[in-house]
Amino acid sequence: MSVSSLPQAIQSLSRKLEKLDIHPQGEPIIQLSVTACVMPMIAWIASQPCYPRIYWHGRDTQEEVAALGCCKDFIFEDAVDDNQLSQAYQTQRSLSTNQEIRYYGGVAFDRHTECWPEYGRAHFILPRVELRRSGDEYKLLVNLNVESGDIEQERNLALQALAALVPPKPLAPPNKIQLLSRSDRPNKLRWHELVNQVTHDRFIQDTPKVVLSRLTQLEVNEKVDPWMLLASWQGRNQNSFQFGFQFSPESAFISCTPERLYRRRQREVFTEALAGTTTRGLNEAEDAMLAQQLLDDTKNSHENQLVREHIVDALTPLSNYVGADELAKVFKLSHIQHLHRAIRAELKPGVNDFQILQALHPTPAVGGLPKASAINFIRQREGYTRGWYAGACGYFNKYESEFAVAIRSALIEPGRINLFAGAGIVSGSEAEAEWNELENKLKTIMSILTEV
Ligand SMILES: C=C(O[C@@H]1C=C(C(=O)O)C=C[C@H]1O)C(=O)O
Ligand SMILES: [Mg+2]
Repeated sequence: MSVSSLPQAIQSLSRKLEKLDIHPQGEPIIQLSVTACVMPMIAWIASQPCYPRIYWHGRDTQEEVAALGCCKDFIFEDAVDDNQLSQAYQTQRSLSTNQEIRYYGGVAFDRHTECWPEYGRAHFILPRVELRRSGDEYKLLVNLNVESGDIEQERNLALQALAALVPPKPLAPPNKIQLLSRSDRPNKLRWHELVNQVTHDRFIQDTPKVVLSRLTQLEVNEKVDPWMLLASWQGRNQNSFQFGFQFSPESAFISCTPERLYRRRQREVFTEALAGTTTRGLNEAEDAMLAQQLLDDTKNSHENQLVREHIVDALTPLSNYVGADELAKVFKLSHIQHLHRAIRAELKPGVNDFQILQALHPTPAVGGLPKASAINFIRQREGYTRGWYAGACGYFNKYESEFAVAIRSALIEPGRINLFAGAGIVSGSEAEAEWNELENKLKTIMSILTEV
C-alpha cells in the first residue's frame, strides 16, 4: 500500500466517509481508517485547534497515538460506585465488534474523594480522530457514533473534524522557566510528622506500608507548553510510558512514568512490582555499586516484596495462572533506579478489564497495605487532592488494553506547574531520606524546567 501525505490521507478518509453506507440496524460505533505518513506525533497534537487532545506512548511497545476530539465519552465527576463503572464499561464493549475501537482515559487515584473537575474520578473517551503509529506504519482513523440514529449529522461532524486538521508546527525546546516561588504540601516539617506516624510501632503493625506523597507547586509568570515539556521528558526516559491528557486550553496532565499497571492481550496479563529507589551513579562503577546496594537493602526489598505479594494475591481469584519473579532486577531511569519484579497472569475466561482495574488499582506501589487503611490515612492526612496523580491512565478495547500508573506526572495550569512525588513508607523508613527520595523523583522534570 502506498504511503500518502497527511493531506492526502485526510482527503481519502473523507471520501470513504462520504461513501460510507451506514445501516440503522448495524453496529452503532463505526471506525474508518487509511494509511498515513511519518508524523511527529506530539508536535502534531500540540498544533491542532480542538480538544480533548490525548497522547499515548506505551512502554516496550512500538506504539504511539495522538487522539483528538470526542466521538463519545463517559465521565464520572461525582461519586462513582464500582457497579456503575462496571456497567458503563460493559455497555461500551457491547457497541462494536471492531477490534481497533479504543477508549482512552483515566481513573483517579482515589475515586471515592473529590477530584480535579475536568478530569473526573473516571473519564474515558472514544476520540473523533486518531493518528496511530505501530512501528513504521502510520494510520489515520475516524470514529462515528450513530447510537442516536442521526447518521447524517454524525457523518458531518466527522467530516468537519477531518477538515479542521492542520499541519504540525515544530516544537521549540522549552524555555527555562523563571521560578517565582515554590511550595510543598505537605511541607518538610509536616512530612517528618507523617512519616513518624506511619513508622510508629503500633501503626505499622497493622499497616505495613503507606505511600505518602507531596504536591510541589511552582509559580511561573510565563506560559508553559505542556506538549513541549512532554516531548523533552520523553527524550530523557525512553523506557517509560509517556502520555498527556488535555481537555481544555487551561489545563493539561502529562506523565513520563516507568510503571505499568497492566497490559492485557486477550487473556494474558503482564504487570509488575516497581518499588524501591536509589539514585544513579556518576560513573559506571558507582552506578553498579548503587544498584547492588539497592538489591541488597532490606527496606527497599520490603517495599517491593509487599507490592509483589499483593498483586499476586489480587490476581489469583481472577486467574488460572499467576507467576512472579522471585528475584528483583534493577530498572534504570535517567536520575534514579528502582527494584522491579515482573508478574504474568492468565485470566479465567470472561474476566474483564474493569475487574482487573478494580483488583489492582491502586497497588501498594502508590497506595499501601492493607489498601483500605493506607488510603484512609492518605485521605485524612496528606493534605491535598491527588486527582489523577498515581491514578490509572491508558486505554482499553475488547482484545487488548494497557494502563500505566500516573506517577512522575505534572498538572500544567496557567502560571502554575503542579508536580507530584511519593515514596513508600515502611518499617525502617527515615523521614529525611524519604524526603530526599521525593526530590530525586523530581530531578528529571526539574532539570528540563530549570537547567540551562
Ligand atoms: C509514588 C511514586 O513512586 C512509587 C514509589 C517508589 C518508592 O518509594 O521507592 C518507587 C516507585 C513507585 O512505586 C512516585 O514516583 O510518585
Ligand atoms: Mg522508596
